[in-house]
Amino acid sequence: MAKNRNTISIENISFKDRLTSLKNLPDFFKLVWKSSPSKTSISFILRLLRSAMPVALLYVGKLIIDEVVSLNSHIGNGDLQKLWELVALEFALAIVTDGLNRMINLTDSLLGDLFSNYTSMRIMQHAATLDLDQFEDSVFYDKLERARQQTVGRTVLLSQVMSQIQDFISIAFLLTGLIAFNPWLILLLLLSIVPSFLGESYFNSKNYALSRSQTPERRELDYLRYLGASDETAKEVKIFGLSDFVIGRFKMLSDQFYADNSKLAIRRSGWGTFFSVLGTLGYYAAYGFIIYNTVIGKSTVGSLTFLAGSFRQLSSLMETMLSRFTIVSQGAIYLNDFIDFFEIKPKITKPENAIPFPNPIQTGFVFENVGFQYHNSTRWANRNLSFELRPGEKLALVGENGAGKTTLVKLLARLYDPTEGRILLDGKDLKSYDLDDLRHNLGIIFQDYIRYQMTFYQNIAVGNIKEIDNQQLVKKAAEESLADQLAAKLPGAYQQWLGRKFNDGIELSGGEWQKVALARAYMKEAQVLILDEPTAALDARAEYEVFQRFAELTKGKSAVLISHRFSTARLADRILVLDQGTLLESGTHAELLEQEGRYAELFNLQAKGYQ
Ligand SMILES: Nc1ncnc2c1ncn2[C@@H]1O[C@H](COP(=O)(O)OP(=O)(O)OP(=O)(O)O)[C@@H](O)[C@H]1O
Repeated sequence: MAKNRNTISIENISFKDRLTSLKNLPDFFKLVWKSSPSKTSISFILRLLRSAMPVALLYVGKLIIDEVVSLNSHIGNGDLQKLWELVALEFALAIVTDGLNRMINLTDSLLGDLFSNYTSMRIMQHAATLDLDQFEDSVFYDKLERARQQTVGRTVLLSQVMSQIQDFISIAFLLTGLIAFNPWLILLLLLSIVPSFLGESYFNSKNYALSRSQTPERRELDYLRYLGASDETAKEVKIFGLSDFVIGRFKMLSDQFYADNSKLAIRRSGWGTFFSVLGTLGYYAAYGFIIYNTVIGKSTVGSLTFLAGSFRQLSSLMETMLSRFTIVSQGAIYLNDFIDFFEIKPKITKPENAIPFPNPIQTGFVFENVGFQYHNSTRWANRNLSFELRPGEKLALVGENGAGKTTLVKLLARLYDPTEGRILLDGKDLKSYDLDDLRHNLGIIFQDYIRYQMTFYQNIAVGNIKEIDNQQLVKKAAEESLADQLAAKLPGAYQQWLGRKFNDGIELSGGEWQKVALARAYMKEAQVLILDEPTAALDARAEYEVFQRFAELTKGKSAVLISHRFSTARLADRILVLDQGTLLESGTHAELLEQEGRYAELFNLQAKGYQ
């Protein structure tokens, strides 16, 4: 797993940490730019123009007032024509400012949507390259969850950073004016905003620490929400009367959340009020100073309005900028999670100079003393496994729950690599073959296959997505798995939406779903077919028919069948009996019965149930 950028202590995020986190912004801007180069440029230009507006408006205002005063005075050297021109200019500036504001909002919101879509796609693309065991790691999941949150939350960061740049330029303009008139005012300005900045900064870091430490609980809350109110869980929740249990746990967690968050929010609000009073004090001190200077004739009335206006705007802009800095830097710290996620690299990858998958397979697969341990477990799911799967051979895996049958299949598909030992294909390590090619040549249907909330047609076509438009192939696959008969009964036939989530979909029975899933395995010209509990939900007749066809369809192909039904397992050329991850017995049905070992025991147990 990638080195974690989050070396920052969660409890305490210092000012330095905040500054350091700003180094994430270039990466962030690269993503923004890639989301839409044209809109990013437009947004930047608009903000540049907008940043000159405050000082321009204030300065024209000053000229207007000075002109009015001079027209009213006894000396009377004012120019009425010039005055109206100035008013017209101020009016034009006000209109342009308003227009720029609207255009900026529009560009930001469009750019935000594009950014959110782009980053969501990037997350899915990257997640697709990662290993299965990375998905099974809760630390990884938290990271993925936080990265997902970034896709929406970061659009806010985008406009915040842009506004920051805009305000920075505005401040530069206003400061130039202020310094030209009276540099001392700068000192008062700083005094009025620093306390409020420090307060903001402190509470933002507390907020971040709190929200970060709550990630696992937040995931649990989401899960409980799903458990408590979803079509998939409603059945069991009702039967077991779980709703009070689920709601109770939800309430306990959410109350804890609320208590922690509200405590912080109240403290923050109290201190915020205090600092804002300090800021107002600073402003009135400066205001008094400017008024005094005007009264004693050191500056004009126009300058009074310009300076007071500049001071007020500067102090409010700086305050906004500084408090926004804490939001921006906090956003930049959150970006760590986002960038971390993209730095996670898969371990199971296509090797350089990968060998193409053999067609046809020559000598088959060989497991050489293979052992596998899930990364989050100390138990061996498979150990000391040595056997062959020859070309064209049908192998059945039997064994009690947890014996390691599914794990063995996952190793064959390189969803995991063995912890010890190796798997060979035609005498070469499986790791040296092209990964996509390997998976394309295996037709696997897992026990926990997905019930895609899509059309009947798409549910089958996903078995070989490159052939999604090949209607004949989909039809053929459906016929082979007996799903075709089901399509004939559906109102929308192949275009019938399945599942209840969308478009008035129809829910299928467990066995019907299984036939649809089975058709996926027939979508590819796979050289090895692997079915993990393929008929568990089928009725006796359907099971018989499915296997009649399976035998015909896999003639000459290798196949691995995992089944708890011995009627299925006995059809195989060879049966491997697994026990606690190891190979206990191996042979044909007849041989194993003769051995009177575990297979014979389990077979007789099942047979007795039918007598
Ligand atoms: N993702 C996982 N992470 C950790 N341990 C796992 C994981 N999947 C399976 N195991 C463990 O590995 C062992 C073998 O599991 P496996 O699914 O291969 O058994 P199986 O023989 O297919 O069982 P069943 O007949 O119930 O489907 C079990 O002890 C199981 O608890």
